[in-house]
Amino acid sequence: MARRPLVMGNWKLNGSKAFTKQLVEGLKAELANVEGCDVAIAPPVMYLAEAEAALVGSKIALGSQNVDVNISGAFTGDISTEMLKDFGAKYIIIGHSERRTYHKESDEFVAKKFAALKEAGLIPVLCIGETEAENEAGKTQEVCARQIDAVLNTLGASAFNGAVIAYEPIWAIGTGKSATPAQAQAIHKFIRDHIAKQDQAVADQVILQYGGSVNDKNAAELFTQPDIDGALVGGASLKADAFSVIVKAAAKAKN
Ligand SMILES: O=C[C@H](O)COP(=O)(O)O
Repeated sequence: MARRPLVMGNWKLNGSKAFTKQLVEGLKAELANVEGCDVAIAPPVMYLAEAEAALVGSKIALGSQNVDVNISGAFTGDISTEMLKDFGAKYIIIGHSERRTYHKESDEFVAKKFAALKEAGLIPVLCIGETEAENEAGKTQEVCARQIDAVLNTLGASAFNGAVIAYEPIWAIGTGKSATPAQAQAIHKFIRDHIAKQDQAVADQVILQYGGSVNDKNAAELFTQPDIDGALVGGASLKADAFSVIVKAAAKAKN
């Protein structure tokens, strides 16, 4: 079935008020006439207001890099689904390897975030992926299956209706060493087949993004692969021209 590609920029811990305005203006100009690809940006939550204002009149969606499982209360430093909705955020990244590593987020905790997002009507962008050591030990499929199973076993396959999974091999993040299109396709197919074991229709529609050193040079070839439905882009999403090349490559390859 035809899936609409999604290219999302994860700005991580980068930016300022002025940078946000400037980058959004640049993206609006570059992407004004691009059809056939959904586009989202996830600035730091500090700058959601600037991004929301700058995005007025654009089809680029707003997102966030994280969310908490609680709606309100004594949870110092956390951000809720309702707060994100207040700023018009739609696509919410959860389970990024940087949060799993630096904030010790477990598969079970990430699954709770997934549930909170579904409950709130927001779109989870569930990041999964293996370390270099796990990759070398031949454990890539096992790790990806375990991270997906935390959601499948608690919420059921239907939770992936309208959801996004970003496969991000940790060894490829920020290293300039992207997975090859063939390597990424093989894991994407494994992920889709894994969900299909529970529900073929859900597996057919779930958006599977690749992330890890995607740039304006390697994006087009990655998007030729049938199970790569877009990209979660870090470093290259901080430049309007590079990010726009990636979006245009997805629109071209998938339409
Ligand atoms: O969320 C994005 C990924 O971590 C990829 O980052 P990168 O494109 O800088 O390698």
